Amino acid sequence: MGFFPGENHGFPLSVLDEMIEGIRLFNEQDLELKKEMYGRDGAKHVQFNSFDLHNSQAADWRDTLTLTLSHLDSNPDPSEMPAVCRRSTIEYIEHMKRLAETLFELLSEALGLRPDHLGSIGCCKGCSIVSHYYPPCPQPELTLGIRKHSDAGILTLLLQNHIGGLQVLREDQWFDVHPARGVLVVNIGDLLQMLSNDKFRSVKHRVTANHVGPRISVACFFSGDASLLDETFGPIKELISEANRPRYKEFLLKEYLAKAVSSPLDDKPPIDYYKL
Ligand SMILES: O=C(O)CCC(=O)C(=O)O
Ligand SMILES: [Fe+2]
Repeated sequence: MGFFPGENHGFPLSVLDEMIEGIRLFNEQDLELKKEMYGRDGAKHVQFNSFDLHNSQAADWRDTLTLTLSHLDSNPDPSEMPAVCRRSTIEYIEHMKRLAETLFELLSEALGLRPDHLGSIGCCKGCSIVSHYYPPCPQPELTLGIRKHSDAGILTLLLQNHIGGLQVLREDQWFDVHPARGVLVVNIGDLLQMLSNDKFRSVKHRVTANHVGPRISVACFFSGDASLLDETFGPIKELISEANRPRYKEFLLKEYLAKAVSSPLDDKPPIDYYKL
């Protein structure tokens, strides 16, 4: 997990502020308008729900609006997005695309690979914009905003408003990730952990419920696109040697993602099925 100061990379702070404001407006509008976006079978590109409410043991304290883009190069169809956050989301996605391309180059180099390596295997392709709205909670000690989990995809770029609550687990201790304006949190996901053969590690995190709110966050998940579903993934060959044996079995991306989508956050993470 790392931090990225937006301004140094030509990110107008207004893009981040407007993204958060759009999500606030969407969630605080009339219930009837929100209902139009309701869905939980993944069939729509835009879907509003309470995440894994129907397949988890306990409910988390939040609502979630998910926008799925099958390919980074194809712009979302604006007409499918809620009117109140349409313009801000389209602009936000443009910046996330560019940032992700740069980050994948840097991450490739950090692995000792050519800068275009992660891009060439499709890491920049496809993303989902998952926007959470955590209302104020009268009894935060009884629940969580989002339960302990690691992100299943390749990389997550996370924007949060000024209400804290995000925590990361390190050596069995929870640490607060304090929000700051213009800062994005970058999370390594389980898929990148497997691709890097454990050179990069995903991180367990959670969000506490708060008396104050709303807390708003926007997670941009990169996990490949539809063109990669039948591809075989596993530790990158160039990283494997006699001294550095593969730590994961190979798998089809579609099998992995199917497991990730169907398992509740508090269940066995799909990465565990592939450990050698
Ligand atoms: O709301 C947050 O800060 C974290 C959200 C998150 O962990 C997720 O969507 O996977
Ligand atoms: Fe997460």
